[in-house]
Amino acid sequence: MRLLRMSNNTLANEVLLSVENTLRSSPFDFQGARIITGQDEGAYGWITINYLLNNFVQDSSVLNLLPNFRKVETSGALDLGGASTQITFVSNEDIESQDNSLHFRLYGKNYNVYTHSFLCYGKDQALRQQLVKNLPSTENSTIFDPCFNSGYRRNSSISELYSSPCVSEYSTLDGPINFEIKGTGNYHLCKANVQSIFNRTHCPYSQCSFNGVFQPVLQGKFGAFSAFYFVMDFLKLTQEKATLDEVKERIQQHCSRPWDEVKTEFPKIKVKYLSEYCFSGAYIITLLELGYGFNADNWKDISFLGKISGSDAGWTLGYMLNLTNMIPAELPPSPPLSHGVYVGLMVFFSIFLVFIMLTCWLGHRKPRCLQKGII
Ligand SMILES: Nc1ncnc2c1ncn2[C@@H]1O[C@H](COP(=O)(O)OP(=O)(O)OP(=O)(O)O)[C@@H](O)[C@H]1O
Repeated sequence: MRLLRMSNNTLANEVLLSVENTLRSSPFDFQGARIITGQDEGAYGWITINYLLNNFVQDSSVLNLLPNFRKVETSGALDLGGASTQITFVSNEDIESQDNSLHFRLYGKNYNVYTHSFLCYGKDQALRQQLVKNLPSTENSTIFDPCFNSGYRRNSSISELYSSPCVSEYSTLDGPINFEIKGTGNYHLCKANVQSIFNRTHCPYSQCSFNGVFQPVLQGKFGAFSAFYFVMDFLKLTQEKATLDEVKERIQQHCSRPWDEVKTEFPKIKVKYLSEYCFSGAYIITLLELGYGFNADNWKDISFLGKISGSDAGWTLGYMLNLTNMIPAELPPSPPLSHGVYVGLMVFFSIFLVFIMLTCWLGHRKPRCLQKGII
């Protein structure tokens, strides 16, 4: 919707109107429809996963009683959509750019959060950018693309390719109107093509991710969801903790498989998704490594998450939690003792009381022989 608004604002408003009309006639308490910002998308995704992972709830009475109790840290959020991608995490460093800085007070604790949303770096728009940046200069109607499995073919047109605002600046009238993309299935060449959409030459801050965007040093664990999960799940890389090299090896193997073989093995997966797993795998590695700065050492800090406790990881739950004030800024007043400690103390004092009474009774009781007058 953010892209549509850029290319055709009237159409974007018509979509919103249609959504409004439909939801107004539903039994829900409809409060309006709007296009959220990329920053909101990052923030709500971060709230969702930390809420579902129980990272916000810190029972202060338990914390006081157990000196070695590990303080719950939040997890960073990595979201990959079709049009945009977001990175959000708590940072102890100075956030040099205001646009990337968020402050939350949740359950009585302050969080300084870094977030950035890269529009045009969702996996569909990144594929489009990659194609445009690597178009051959010749007027050939066949384009060989290493990011598709060998034997794969797809028809496209210049008007379709340049229809997105992410690439319209490169639009050219040269070249064929219609063309065919033919896969050559080469992971290393694909990765080189993908790298061309990341600009790391300028940085107006002390440190950047890419395209001149500020990013502090990566901090803590990360949960990666949406398309990060869909793609890694297909490649069977979500359950086991594979090293970065093993992950690259798995994607390389997939890219080198002939398309016929892939299609026969996975007849039920949508052709659009299936045909793009080689590109998507190479893109995810490049985004995480070259873009955000993950490496062989901190790769283990990333978990690929589909559902957490039965709920989808994504921005929508976080949005709802915020709108309905389900996460209060302050901790609800807690009793001085936790329930467990209270019950424990009650049992202890009851036993102690019985013990005292028993001791008194035994101490004041006359021996039986004395009672009967026998010495
Ligand atoms: N099973 C799957 N395998 C591969 N890709 C998938 C699968 N299911 C969905 N996708 C793709 O993953 C991407 C992310 O989907 P999602 O619905 O999270 O994002 P979106 O709403 O399109 O993103 P954005 O926030 O950028 O608009 C989309 O490009 C979607 O087509």
